[in-house]
Amino acid sequence: MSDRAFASLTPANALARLAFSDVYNLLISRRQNSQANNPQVALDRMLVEPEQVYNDEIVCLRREMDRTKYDTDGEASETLTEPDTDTEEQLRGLGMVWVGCYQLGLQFPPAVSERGWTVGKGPLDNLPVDFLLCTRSFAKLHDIKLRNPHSRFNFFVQNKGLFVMGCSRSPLAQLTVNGDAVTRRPYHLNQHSMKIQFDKLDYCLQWTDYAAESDFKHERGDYVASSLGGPAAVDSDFEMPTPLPNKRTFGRWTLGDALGAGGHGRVFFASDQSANVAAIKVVERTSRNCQSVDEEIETLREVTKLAQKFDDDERILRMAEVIYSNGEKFSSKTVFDNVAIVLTPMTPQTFGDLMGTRSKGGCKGMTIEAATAFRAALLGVKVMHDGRWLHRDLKPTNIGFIGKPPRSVLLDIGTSTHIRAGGSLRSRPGTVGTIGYLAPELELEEYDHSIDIWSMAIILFELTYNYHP
Ligand SMILES: Nc1ncnc2c1ncn2[C@@H]1O[C@H](COP(=O)(O)OP(=O)(O)OP(=O)(O)O)[C@@H](O)[C@H]1O
Repeated sequence: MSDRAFASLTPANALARLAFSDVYNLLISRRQNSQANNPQVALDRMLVEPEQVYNDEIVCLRREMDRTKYDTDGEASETLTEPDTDTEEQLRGLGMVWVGCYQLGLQFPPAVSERGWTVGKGPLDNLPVDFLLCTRSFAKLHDIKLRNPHSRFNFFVQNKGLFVMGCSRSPLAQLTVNGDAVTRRPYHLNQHSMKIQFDKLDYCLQWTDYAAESDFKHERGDYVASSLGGPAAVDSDFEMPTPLPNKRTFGRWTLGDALGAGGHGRVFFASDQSANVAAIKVVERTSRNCQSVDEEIETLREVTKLAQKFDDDERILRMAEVIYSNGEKFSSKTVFDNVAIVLTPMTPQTFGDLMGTRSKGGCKGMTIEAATAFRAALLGVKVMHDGRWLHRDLKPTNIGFIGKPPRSVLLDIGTSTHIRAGGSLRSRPGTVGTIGYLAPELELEEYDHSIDIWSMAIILFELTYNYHP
C-alpha cells in the first residue's frame, strides 16, 4: 500500500478478482505497446502483488465461463465442468490471477476533483474513469451492468467525510453499501471496513492506518479547500474523524471516539450514513439503576420540549432519540441492557478546552472569544430559568461550543429539574452537581435557580483569572 493511501478497495468475490486481474493485464499490455493513451495513471491506482496467485474460485469461474460459451455454441460441456484429467499445470494456469486492490489517496487525485474518484469500466479514451473495475468486454461477457461512470467517491465539503454515490439514473445501475441500496445521494463511509457492491462486483472498502494520522487530516483539509472550494483547514469548525477499527453501532448510528465519561455512562461521537453527527450517551441499565436511567431520559425529554419551544438559537442540548438494546421496559430477567441516548448537537469542544488556552489570565482577563462564549452560555441558562428549569450541574466540561463564531450549548441536562414559580427545592446532599462548582445551599438547605448563577460565576472566574477560585 502506498504510504499516503487513505483507503483501499479490494475485490471481494471471484468475479471482481478476475475483473481486477483482467484490467491489470490489459493496462500492462497497453503500456508495453506504448499506446497513445498512457494507462499509467490507472495503473498507479492499482496495488498489485508482484506475481500471480492461484485461486480455486477462479478455476471454477473460468470453467463456468467455458461451459456457458460451449453451451451457447451448442457443444457438449460436461467434461469442462469436471476437474477430469487436466494436468496439474493446466489447472494451476486456470486459477492464476493478479491480486491486489485499488488505492484511494490524494497523491493520485481524481481526474476531475468536483466529481471525485469515478468508478466504471474501460479504458475509454475520451472519458477518464479513475477506478477501472473491469474492461468493457469483460462487462459484456459477464453481463455486468456497470455504467460509465457508475459511482463516485468524494469528500463532503463541509466536514470532509468520505462518501460514495451513484452516478446514473438507471434502475439497472446497482450500488449497495453494507447491503443498503445507494442512489444518487451521498452515502457516508463512516465505518472502518464496509462492503460495497457495484452490480455483480463485490469489494471491501477499508481505511488505512495513514488515514488516522494528522498528516492525512492536513492533506485532506488542503485538498478540500483548494480543489473543492471548501473552508480552509484552519477555518473549519469540525472535521469528520477517521472511522475506528472496532465498530459499534446503534440503529443508524456508528460510534467513534469517546467524548467524555460521566457517572452513568460514556458519551461517544457518532455519525450516520448521511454524515449527520450526534453525541451518544451509552448507559448500562441494571435492576439497580433502571429507575434513575428512566428518570434521566424523562428529564431529557421534558427539557428537549422546552428547547424546541423557546430555544431557537439551540443553546440547550436536545435528545433526538433513545435506542434500547432490549426494549424500553427493563425486564427483571435481564442482568443489564444498553440504552443509547442520541443527543444533538455534538459539540467538538467544551469550556474545558477554553480554560488555560483562551484566557490570558491575571489583569488581562479573558479573551473576547471566551467572553462571547460565556455570554451565549448565560443566554442558555436564561432560557432554562425562564422555563422554570434548573440545570444543577454547570461546569466547564458541561458547556460545549460549536460553529464559527462559536455558539455555546448547555450539555448534561439529564440532572436538570423543574421548579415552581417562586418556589424552592429541598437539598439531597451528594446527589447532584460537581464539587468545585456546586453552590453551598445545594448540599445544605433549600435552593432555587441561584445555584446555577453560583456555578456560572465560578466558571467566569476561571475564564478570567485562569485558575479555579
Ligand atoms: N453533545 C455533546 N457533545 C460533545 N461532548 C459531550 C456532549 N454531551 C456530553 N459530552 C461530554 O461528555 C461528558 C459526560 O457527559 P454527561 O455529562 O452527559 O454524562 P454524566 O454521566 O451526566 O457526567 P457528569 O455528570 O459526571 O458530568 C460531558 O461532560 C461532555 O464533556
